[in-house]
Amino acid sequence: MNTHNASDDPPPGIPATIPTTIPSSEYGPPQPINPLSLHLLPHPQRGNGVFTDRAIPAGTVIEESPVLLFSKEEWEEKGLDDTVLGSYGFCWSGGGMGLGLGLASLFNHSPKPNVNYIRSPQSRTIKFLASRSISPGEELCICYAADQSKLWFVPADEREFAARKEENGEDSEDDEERIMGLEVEEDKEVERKRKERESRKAAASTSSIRTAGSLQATSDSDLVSPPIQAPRPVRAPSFPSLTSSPPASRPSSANNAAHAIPTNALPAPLHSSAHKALSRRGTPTSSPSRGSVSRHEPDVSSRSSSKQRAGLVPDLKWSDDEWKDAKGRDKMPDGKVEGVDYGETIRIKGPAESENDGEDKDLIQVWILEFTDPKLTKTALNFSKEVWPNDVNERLRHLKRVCRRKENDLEICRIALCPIDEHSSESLSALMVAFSPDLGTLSPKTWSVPATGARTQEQLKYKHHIWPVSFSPAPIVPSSSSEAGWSLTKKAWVASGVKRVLELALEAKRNGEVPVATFCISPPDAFWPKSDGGFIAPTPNLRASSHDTRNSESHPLRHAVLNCVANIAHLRTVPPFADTTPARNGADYLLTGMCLFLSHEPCVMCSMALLHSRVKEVIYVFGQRRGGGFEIGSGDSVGFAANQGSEEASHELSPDAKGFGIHARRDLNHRYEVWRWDGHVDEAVRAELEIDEDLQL
Ligand SMILES: C[S@@+](CC[C@H](N)C(=O)[O-])C[C@H]1O[C@@H](n2cnc3c(N)ncnc32)[C@H](O)[C@@H]1O
Repeated sequence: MNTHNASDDPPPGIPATIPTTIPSSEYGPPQPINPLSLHLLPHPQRGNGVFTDRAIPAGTVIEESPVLLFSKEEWEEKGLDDTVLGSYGFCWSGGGMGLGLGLASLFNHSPKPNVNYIRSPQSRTIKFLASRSISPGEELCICYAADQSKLWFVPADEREFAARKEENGEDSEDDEERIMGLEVEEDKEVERKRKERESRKAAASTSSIRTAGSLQATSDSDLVSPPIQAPRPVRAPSFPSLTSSPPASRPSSANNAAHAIPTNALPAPLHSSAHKALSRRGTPTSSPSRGSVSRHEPDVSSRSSSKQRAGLVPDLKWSDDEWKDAKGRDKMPDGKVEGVDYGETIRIKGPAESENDGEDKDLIQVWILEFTDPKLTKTALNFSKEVWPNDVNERLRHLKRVCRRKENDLEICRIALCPIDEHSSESLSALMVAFSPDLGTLSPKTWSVPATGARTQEQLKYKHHIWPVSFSPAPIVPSSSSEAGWSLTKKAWVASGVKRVLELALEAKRNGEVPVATFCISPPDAFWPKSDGGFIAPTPNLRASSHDTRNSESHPLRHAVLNCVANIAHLRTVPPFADTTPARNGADYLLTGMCLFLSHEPCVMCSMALLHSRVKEVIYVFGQRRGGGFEIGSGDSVGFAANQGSEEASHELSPDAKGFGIHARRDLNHRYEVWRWDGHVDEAVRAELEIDEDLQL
């Protein structure tokens, strides 16, 4: 860009507010770089920036800059993100990048911009408009990202904030975010940390910017101020897809056994006599489907080693008949005690499930236009589509754009524009004027609207009253998951599973291990959900147990859950399961349709392992105060009480638990049901199995 002016005349007066460190050397004083008398001048912390020496009225078109387009592939293949160009690209349609020419590349970022921009894929330009009136001497800035944490550099305002804090003598040590922004030239350590933070932010920004990237320029004219700059490439993790069909068959179970799980993680193979016993007594059916379960029970005794319980373990000591009368109805046998012989459990909900509750009353604030003149509807609607193009704003996808109400005999039309943190009132007003003079008579208003769509009829009714929303009744977690629906026999079965897992945990303790145990079982078909279309039946008669072996194996990852998943994976590779269930190469770790009993709430790693394994249901006995995979305390920021038990039961859950609700999160690709045993546990057993709070289970 040539700022040289052959004339030696001084440039038009530059107000004192423009930085005085103007390079005047061989080219003389700086000259305007566009007809509006803008100047490219160095800013102490932002590199060069665009300044004006004149007042600019709101709505003024500052420049329509051309862009050089790069396809996504080209940009990524050439690694342009990692070159200097990486800071100058605008996300473009189809995931491509547009390198801004002219002023486009020179505007610095401000969280409170005075310039907005509109991308136009058709003309391959970006139009920049003053979003408010700009005074002489001001720097012209756009907003790269409404959420500053998504920037790939430390914005100057953060540094200024930190510097101010330091000047005021405030101790900012507890404020790492800010300290990182405080650049002390001589301090190498601070500089190193700052760089680390920038690269972390760059990585963190990728997903959100990606999202934004996919949103770019979906309409001809795409008006948004969110993230524009080039994302750093990050490879998406390759999670197994829930919906993908099982991979191809393996050649032989023996081969599969060798590659499914590293051999050092496997228990010893099943005893051969056990296999014979199974084939004599009736093998489990092949493709497990509803109602096809063989009622024959394999007569296989467990093998246990000092390190790990392996192989097929005995079934629960439980009989359906004992809990049913001749007509198949629930029957309470004599002498049985509630909470001991049959279950008392608390349902542990995950974050995604709160959306299913009629209680979901969260609201967010958006900008709206409100008017009574029906002639304005079309223009206002078109403007809304520009500010908030289809599919662009994830946060408002559930919201209908238009809300019509009759109030005091007046038809009032309200049109949603965008969340309030995406534009200031001034910037929206300026954009409205630029869009159509008809809108000049309106001013944006803030309005509260539902934060999510409706999942139940009650929610729809409630939310519609506030603002029309979309209705998507698909349940997050199968609707069968209500303890109220459990038969007495299921409650008794649960009680015996709990008893088994506590015995295993005590055995682990006797063996010098961390006393955590699991018992995983294919539930009898009587307990399969009656109406859940998505239910995939478990492999009949499959059962394994395990306990923690971190001590004996001197291996930090030998948690009980991981050991149990490995045991199941092993069982699937040996007869009878390998011979009779469909071979699913690499999928032997699956606990599909199974129920897992656990002595203690698992850690996040184990909760994720269970998620990957597609377990159906988990029942555990002792909760963890922090670091657990399930229980979200009622005081947690994720924000809802985690049970649907009785009042008393809810007090039993740790209100200050700091778990993660891994089992039912919208952002993960499988959900399972989780229950905590709330029945009797012998005090001596409880004391024996108590575990150091700092230990991640
Ligand atoms: C598109 S360029 C803007 C022009 C740039 N200042 C120059 O001199 O070429 C983006 C880069 O400017 C710097 N920058 C922009 N806004 C900033 C801000 N608010 N604080 C600190 N640096 C900023 C960052 O280094 C960023 O990578």
